[in-house]
Amino acid sequence: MNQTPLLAADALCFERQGQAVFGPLGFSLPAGGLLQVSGSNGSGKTTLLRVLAGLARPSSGELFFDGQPASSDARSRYVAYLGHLPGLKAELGCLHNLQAACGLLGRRARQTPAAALGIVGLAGHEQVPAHSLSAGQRRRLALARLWLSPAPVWLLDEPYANLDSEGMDLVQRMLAAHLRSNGAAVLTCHGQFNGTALPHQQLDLDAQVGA
Ligand SMILES: Nc1ncnc2c1ncn2[C@@H]1O[C@H](COP(=O)(O)OP(=O)(O)OP(=O)(O)O)[C@@H](O)[C@H]1O
Repeated sequence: MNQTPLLAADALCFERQGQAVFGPLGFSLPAGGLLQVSGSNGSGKTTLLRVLAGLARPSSGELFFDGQPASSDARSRYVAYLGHLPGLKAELGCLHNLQAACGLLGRRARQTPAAALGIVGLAGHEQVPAHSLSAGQRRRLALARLWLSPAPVWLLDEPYANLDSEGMDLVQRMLAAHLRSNGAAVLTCHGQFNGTALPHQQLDLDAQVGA
Protein backbone atom coordinates (compact mmCIF):
# COMPACT_ATOMS: atom_id res chain seq x y z
CA MET A 1 0.00 0.00 0.00
CA ASN A 2 1.30 3.49 -0.91
CA GLN A 3 1.97 5.41 2.33
CA THR A 4 3.16 8.61 0.61
CA PRO A 5 0.77 11.46 1.48
CA LEU A 6 -1.19 12.85 -1.46
CA LEU A 7 -0.65 16.33 -0.05
CA ALA A 8 1.84 17.46 2.57
CA ALA A 9 2.89 20.87 3.86
CA ASP A 10 6.02 21.59 5.86
CA ALA A 11 6.51 24.90 7.74
CA LEU A 12 4.26 26.68 5.24
CA CYS A 13 4.03 30.46 5.83
CA PHE A 14 2.33 33.31 4.04
CA GLU A 15 3.05 36.99 4.72
CA ARG A 16 1.56 40.12 3.25
CA GLN A 17 3.62 43.32 3.54
CA GLY A 18 5.74 41.72 6.22
CA GLN A 19 2.72 40.64 8.31
CA ALA A 20 2.08 36.94 8.86
CA VAL A 21 -1.29 35.78 7.48
CA PHE A 22 -0.68 32.16 8.55
CA GLY A 23 2.07 29.78 9.45
CA PRO A 24 4.21 27.97 9.98
CA LEU A 25 1.75 25.20 9.12
CA GLY A 26 2.42 21.52 8.69
CA PHE A 27 0.05 18.72 7.74
CA SER A 28 -0.01 15.48 5.85
CA LEU A 29 -3.01 14.09 4.00
CA PRO A 30 -3.02 10.47 2.86
CA ALA A 31 -5.33 9.06 0.20
CA GLY A 32 -8.81 9.05 1.78
CA GLY A 33 -7.83 11.91 4.12
CA LEU A 34 -9.84 15.05 4.81
CA LEU A 35 -8.49 18.25 6.39
CA GLN A 36 -10.95 20.83 7.67
CA VAL A 37 -9.52 24.34 7.97
CA SER A 38 -11.53 26.56 10.28
CA GLY A 39 -11.13 30.10 11.51
CA SER A 40 -12.94 33.39 11.79
CA ASN A 41 -13.38 35.89 8.93
CA GLY A 42 -10.00 37.07 7.71
CA SER A 43 -8.01 34.33 9.49
CA GLY A 44 -6.43 33.19 6.20
CA LYS A 45 -8.49 30.16 5.08
CA THR A 46 -8.95 31.30 1.48
CA THR A 47 -5.33 32.46 1.32
CA LEU A 48 -4.18 29.01 2.44
CA LEU A 49 -6.28 27.28 -0.23
CA ARG A 50 -4.96 29.71 -2.86
CA VAL A 51 -1.41 28.86 -1.81
CA LEU A 52 -2.17 25.13 -2.02
CA ALA A 53 -3.74 25.67 -5.45
CA GLY A 54 -0.71 27.63 -6.67
CA LEU A 55 -2.68 30.87 -7.05
CA ALA A 56 -0.51 32.58 -4.44
CA ARG A 57 3.12 31.98 -3.53
CA PRO A 58 4.05 30.99 0.04
CA SER A 59 6.60 33.21 1.80
CA SER A 60 8.43 30.11 2.96
CA GLY A 61 7.94 26.41 3.56
CA GLU A 62 7.35 23.47 1.27
CA LEU A 63 4.47 21.64 -0.34
CA PHE A 64 4.45 18.16 -1.77
CA PHE A 65 2.00 16.32 -4.01
CA ASP A 66 2.42 12.56 -3.75
CA GLY A 67 5.94 13.11 -2.42
CA GLN A 68 6.97 15.44 -5.27
CA PRO A 69 7.73 19.13 -4.63
CA ALA A 70 4.81 21.28 -5.80
CA SER A 71 5.09 22.54 -9.38
CA SER A 72 2.55 23.79 -11.89
CA ASP A 73 2.71 20.41 -13.61
CA ALA A 74 2.03 18.54 -10.34
CA ARG A 75 -0.84 20.89 -9.53
CA SER A 76 -2.47 20.43 -12.92
CA ARG A 77 -2.50 16.67 -12.28
CA TYR A 78 -3.36 16.65 -8.58
CA VAL A 79 -5.55 19.64 -7.77
CA ALA A 80 -9.20 20.52 -8.35
CA TYR A 81 -10.14 23.88 -6.77
CA LEU A 82 -13.63 25.01 -5.85
CA GLY A 83 -13.35 28.68 -4.89
CA HIS A 84 -15.86 31.34 -3.88
CA LEU A 85 -16.45 32.19 -7.54
CA PRO A 86 -17.85 29.30 -9.54
CA GLY A 87 -15.48 29.88 -12.49
CA LEU A 88 -18.10 29.08 -15.12
CA LYS A 89 -18.47 30.43 -18.65
CA ALA A 90 -21.54 32.64 -18.22
CA GLU A 91 -22.80 32.39 -21.82
CA LEU A 92 -22.38 28.63 -22.14
CA GLY A 93 -25.11 26.14 -21.29
CA CYS A 94 -24.64 23.85 -18.29
CA LEU A 95 -23.75 20.79 -20.36
CA HIS A 96 -21.42 22.80 -22.59
CA ASN A 97 -19.67 24.21 -19.50
CA LEU A 98 -18.94 20.69 -18.25
CA GLN A 99 -17.88 19.43 -21.67
CA ALA A 100 -15.46 22.36 -22.01
CA ALA A 101 -13.98 21.65 -18.55
CA CYS A 102 -13.52 17.96 -19.39
CA GLY A 103 -11.89 18.88 -22.70
CA LEU A 104 -9.42 21.05 -20.82
CA LEU A 105 -8.81 19.09 -17.63
CA GLY A 106 -9.73 15.51 -18.43
CA ARG A 107 -12.47 13.46 -16.83
CA ARG A 108 -12.98 11.11 -13.89
CA ALA A 109 -13.19 7.49 -15.03
CA ARG A 110 -16.67 6.24 -15.95
CA GLN A 111 -18.33 9.67 -15.46
CA THR A 112 -19.97 11.86 -18.07
CA PRO A 113 -21.08 15.51 -18.08
CA ALA A 114 -24.72 14.50 -18.57
CA ALA A 115 -24.62 12.07 -15.64
CA ALA A 116 -22.86 14.66 -13.47
CA LEU A 117 -25.65 17.16 -14.13
CA GLY A 118 -28.10 14.55 -12.88
CA ILE A 119 -26.03 13.89 -9.76
CA VAL A 120 -26.11 17.56 -8.76
CA GLY A 121 -29.83 17.96 -9.48
CA LEU A 122 -29.50 19.93 -12.72
CA ALA A 123 -30.94 17.37 -15.15
CA GLY A 124 -33.19 19.31 -17.52
CA HIS A 125 -30.89 22.36 -17.35
CA GLU A 126 -28.49 21.10 -20.03
CA GLN A 127 -29.00 24.06 -22.37
CA VAL A 128 -29.58 26.74 -19.71
CA PRO A 129 -26.72 29.31 -19.78
CA ALA A 130 -24.78 29.58 -16.54
CA HIS A 131 -25.72 33.27 -16.18
CA SER A 132 -29.38 32.28 -15.86
CA LEU A 133 -28.79 30.01 -12.88
CA SER A 134 -29.40 30.96 -9.25
CA ALA A 135 -26.38 31.22 -6.92
CA GLY A 136 -27.14 27.77 -5.51
CA GLN A 137 -27.59 26.28 -8.99
CA ARG A 138 -24.27 27.80 -10.10
CA ARG A 139 -22.69 26.22 -7.06
CA ARG A 140 -24.21 22.89 -8.08
CA LEU A 141 -22.82 23.26 -11.60
CA ALA A 142 -19.38 24.00 -10.11
CA LEU A 143 -19.78 20.85 -7.99
CA ALA A 144 -20.56 18.83 -11.13
CA ARG A 145 -17.34 20.15 -12.69
CA LEU A 146 -15.44 19.23 -9.53
CA TRP A 147 -16.96 15.74 -9.58
CA LEU A 148 -15.86 15.23 -13.18
CA SER A 149 -12.27 16.28 -12.51
CA PRO A 150 -9.75 13.41 -12.48
CA ALA A 151 -7.60 15.29 -9.92
CA PRO A 152 -7.27 13.42 -6.58
CA VAL A 153 -6.84 16.45 -4.28
CA TRP A 154 -9.94 18.61 -3.84
CA LEU A 155 -9.51 22.12 -2.40
CA LEU A 156 -12.93 23.36 -1.34
CA ASP A 157 -13.47 26.91 -0.12
CA GLU A 158 -16.66 26.91 1.95
CA PRO A 159 -18.29 24.25 -0.24
CA TYR A 160 -21.63 24.53 1.59
CA ALA A 161 -22.10 28.22 0.73
CA ASN A 162 -25.35 29.07 -1.10
CA LEU A 163 -26.67 25.51 -0.86
CA ASP A 164 -29.95 24.35 0.63
CA SER A 165 -29.92 21.40 3.05
CA GLU A 166 -30.30 18.91 0.19
CA GLY A 167 -27.35 20.59 -1.56
CA MET A 168 -25.27 20.38 1.62
CA ASP A 169 -26.07 16.70 1.83
CA LEU A 170 -25.00 16.37 -1.81
CA VAL A 171 -21.58 17.88 -0.99
CA GLN A 172 -21.25 15.45 1.89
CA ARG A 173 -22.05 12.46 -0.34
CA MET A 174 -19.72 13.60 -3.13
CA LEU A 175 -16.95 14.16 -0.63
CA ALA A 176 -17.46 10.74 0.96
CA ALA A 177 -17.41 9.05 -2.47
CA HIS A 178 -14.27 10.97 -3.47
CA LEU A 179 -12.45 9.92 -0.28
CA ARG A 180 -13.59 6.29 -0.72
CA SER A 181 -12.04 6.30 -4.19
CA ASN A 182 -8.67 7.27 -2.64
CA GLY A 183 -8.99 11.01 -3.15
CA ALA A 184 -8.16 13.58 -0.48
CA ALA A 185 -9.65 16.98 0.31
CA VAL A 186 -9.04 20.21 2.17
CA LEU A 187 -12.13 22.24 3.00
CA THR A 188 -12.65 25.53 4.78
CA CYS A 189 -15.45 26.50 7.14
CA HIS A 190 -16.06 29.17 9.78
CA GLY A 191 -16.55 26.77 12.63
CA GLN A 192 -17.69 23.28 13.59
CA PHE A 193 -21.36 24.18 13.04
CA ASN A 194 -20.89 24.59 9.30
CA GLY A 195 -18.18 21.97 8.89
CA THR A 196 -18.26 18.39 7.73
CA ALA A 197 -19.61 15.41 9.66
CA LEU A 198 -17.11 13.12 7.91
CA PRO A 199 -14.02 11.98 9.86
CA HIS A 200 -11.31 14.60 9.40
CA GLN A 201 -8.15 16.24 10.63
CA GLN A 202 -8.67 19.73 12.00
CA LEU A 203 -6.60 22.86 11.43
CA ASP A 204 -7.85 25.92 13.30
CA LEU A 205 -6.22 29.11 12.02
CA ASP A 206 -7.59 31.12 14.99
CA ALA A 207 -5.60 28.86 17.32
CA GLN A 208 -2.46 30.13 15.60
CA VAL A 209 -2.97 33.74 16.60
CA GLY A 210 0.04 34.87 18.60
CA ALA A 211 1.57 31.40 18.38
N1 LIG B 1 -6.01 40.37 -2.35
C1 LIG B 1 -5.73 40.75 -1.11
N2 LIG B 1 -4.96 41.84 -0.88
C2 LIG B 1 -4.65 42.23 0.37
N3 LIG B 1 -5.07 41.61 1.48
C3 LIG B 1 -5.85 40.52 1.32
C4 LIG B 1 -6.23 40.04 0.02
N4 LIG B 1 -6.99 38.92 0.18
C5 LIG B 1 -7.12 38.75 1.51
N5 LIG B 1 -6.44 39.69 2.20
C6 LIG B 1 -6.30 39.79 3.65
O1 LIG B 1 -5.70 38.56 4.10
C7 LIG B 1 -6.30 38.12 5.30
C8 LIG B 1 -6.83 36.71 5.10
O2 LIG B 1 -7.88 36.73 4.15
P1 LIG B 1 -8.64 35.42 3.71
O3 LIG B 1 -9.56 35.79 2.60
O4 LIG B 1 -7.62 34.36 3.45
O5 LIG B 1 -9.44 35.03 5.03
P2 LIG B 1 -10.61 33.97 5.26
O6 LIG B 1 -10.26 33.26 6.52
O7 LIG B 1 -10.79 33.14 4.05
O8 LIG B 1 -11.85 34.93 5.47
P3 LIG B 1 -13.44 34.69 5.29
O9 LIG B 1 -13.87 33.76 6.37
O10 LIG B 1 -13.99 36.07 5.49
O11 LIG B 1 -13.68 34.17 3.90
C9 LIG B 1 -7.36 39.15 5.65
O12 LIG B 1 -6.82 40.04 6.58
C10 LIG B 1 -7.65 39.86 4.35
O13 LIG B 1 -8.02 41.19 4.57
